[in-house]
This record gives sequence, structure tokens and C-alpha cells, in this order.
Amino acid sequence: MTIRNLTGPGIGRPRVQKIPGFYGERLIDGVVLKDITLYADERGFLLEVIRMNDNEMKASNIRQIIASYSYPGVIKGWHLHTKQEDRLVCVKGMVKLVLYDYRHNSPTYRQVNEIFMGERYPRAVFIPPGVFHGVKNIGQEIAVVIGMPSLLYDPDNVDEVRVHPLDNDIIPYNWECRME
Ligand SMILES: Cc1cn([C@H]2C[C@H](O)[C@@H](COP(=O)(O)OP(=O)(O)O[C@H]3O[C@@H](C)C(=O)[C@@H](O)[C@H]3O)O2)c(=O)[nH]c1=O
Repeated sequence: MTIRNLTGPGIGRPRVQKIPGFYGERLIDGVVLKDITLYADERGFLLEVIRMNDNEMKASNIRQIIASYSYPGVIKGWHLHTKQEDRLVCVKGMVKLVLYDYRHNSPTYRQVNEIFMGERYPRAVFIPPGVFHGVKNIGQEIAVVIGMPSLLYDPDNVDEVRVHPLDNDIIPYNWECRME
């Protein structure tokens, strides 16, 4: 059966996840995306957030560990660090982590990555400096993201630039839920 003349606004092809829980042309250079095993039994479940000997995640550079809570629908970001590396693991709820490569000399300059992670898809993400990142709670409950930065937080000298997630002319990304 052939379908003819199905073109026009609102008509297109399905997006295909070449990497599960990921949309983007390719993974941004230097970003590490690592699935985490969930150990479940009748008492509950457990996952290893990170091992301090994990060289892929440069775990030896971790200087502190934070827990960032967000209400359903809230977007935290865009954040950009000049020196700080970040490692993020969502341990409660589900989030969409969006990355935007802002390093002019990067082979993936201006590329966008969408990463879906959390209780239904545990994974750890390493984010190098120079990559904008934002986290949207896409679930119906408070989401908790464990952050493991490579710098101690100094309120008098925060290594972070912030860009409004919905109102900026720097990052071409729409946070709305894509229904197609
Ligand atoms: C990040 C951080 C914040 N704070 C304070 C500063 C501020 O008053 C309050 C809230 O900080 P933020 O607005 O930065 O929190 P939040 O918006 O939740 O952002 C954090 O979320 C994770 C996922 C990230 O990606 C990090 O960039 C981090 O900024 O907590 C600390 O005391 N220590 C810290 O390490």
C-alpha cells in the first residue's frame, strides 16, 4: 500500500534512537555516557553511582558530591563551566539532560545531545568544561540528580555561567516535549 502526498506542516518521519535513550547526530566530543546496572530484588533495588577508580569518568578528579532536586517540569540550566568537569547520575525520577557543545575548537561545536536517564534508565554522564548542560524533570515526581564536580564549590568564585533555558539567543534548543 503506498501513501501519497503525505507532506506538509506537522508531518515527518519518526526520530530513531541509534543509542538508546539518546537523540543527537553523535555524542559530543569528550562526553562519556555510561549505562549503570540496577540490582533489584524483592526488598528494592541498588545501583553503583560511581567507583572512585573509574578512569573513564575521571573519578579521581571528584572534589564533592551534591544532590540536586527538581520539581516536575522544572528545567535547571543552562549551566556552563570553564574549568569544572561534571558527572551526573539521576537516582530518582526521570530527567532529560541536554548538552550543547560551546567549544569553538571542538569537532562537535554547536552539537546538541539529548540524554534520557533516571530510575527507568540508570546511566552516568561525564560532562567536560565548555559544554552547556541543562536538566529537565520529565517525570511526575521530584527528581534527584547526583552531581560530582571536579571543583569545590566556592560561593565567592563560582565557575559557572548561566543562560536562561527559555529566553536566550545562544542555544538553539526548545525544551518543550516533542510529541512526534
Ligand atoms: C552547586 C552548589 C550549590 N550550592 C548552593 C548555591 C545556591 O544557593 C544553591 C542552589 O545552587 P544551584 O542553583 O547551583 O543548584 P542547581 O540549580 O540545582 O544546580 C546544580 O545542579 C546540578 C545538576 C548541576 O548541574 C550543577 O551545575 C549545580 O549548579 O545551593 C552549594 O552550596 N554548593 C554547591 O556545590
